[in-house]
Amino acid sequence: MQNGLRLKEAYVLRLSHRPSRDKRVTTHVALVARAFGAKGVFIEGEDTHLIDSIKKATEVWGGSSYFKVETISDGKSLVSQWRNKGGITIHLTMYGINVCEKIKELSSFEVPLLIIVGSEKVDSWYYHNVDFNLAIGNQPHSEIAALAIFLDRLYKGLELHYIFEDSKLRVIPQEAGKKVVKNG
Ligand SMILES: C[S@@+](CC[C@H](N)C(=O)[O-])C[C@H]1O[C@@H](n2cnc3c(N)ncnc32)[C@H](O)[C@@H]1O
Repeated sequence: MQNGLRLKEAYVLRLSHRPSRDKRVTTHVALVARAFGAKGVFIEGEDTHLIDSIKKATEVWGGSSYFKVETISDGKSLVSQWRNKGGITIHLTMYGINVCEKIKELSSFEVPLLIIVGSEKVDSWYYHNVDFNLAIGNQPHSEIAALAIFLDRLYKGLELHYIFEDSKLRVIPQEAGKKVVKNG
């Protein structure tokens, strides 16, 4: 992987995307997934505009060669297939077990992880058919925050040093102001 960092293979499943209401939040779920080291995002629902805008971001800022973005019609089938193939499924929910208690066990898995976040009320099926129901604290907050903290715990902060080598633009960090250069 980029700049020698090899992160554990993780994908995100965003449940029940409603184009009329969730466009911004689902976009942020996808951007967080990409920026914090996940390999792709599956979005349950239809929204070609959303897919195009996420793909545009990966073309400019990197990841288009490997970051997968696709819509799916049924999250439950994806979860079942994932588990049948030996992958691990993790549902982020305020009702689950605190992430701190499980992160060591999760870090030991060598198989692809599927991290599931909801939007509206999550169907009870998920609570009984995933490998882990994990809480980022037991207070209600946001799928964006939950995903960011989970990925940061999983990758122990290494994802913040990740360089997207196929990006068109690159930020040169500044104490003040903004500097962006073209790559290549
Ligand atoms: C705005 S919440 C709505 C949750 C909904 N009320 C329910 O009962 O399923 C949307 C998503 O954020 C995530 N989330 C919110 N708070 C969380 C927490 N404390 N820990 C883990 N995930 C959380 C979950 O994935 C949840 O499905």
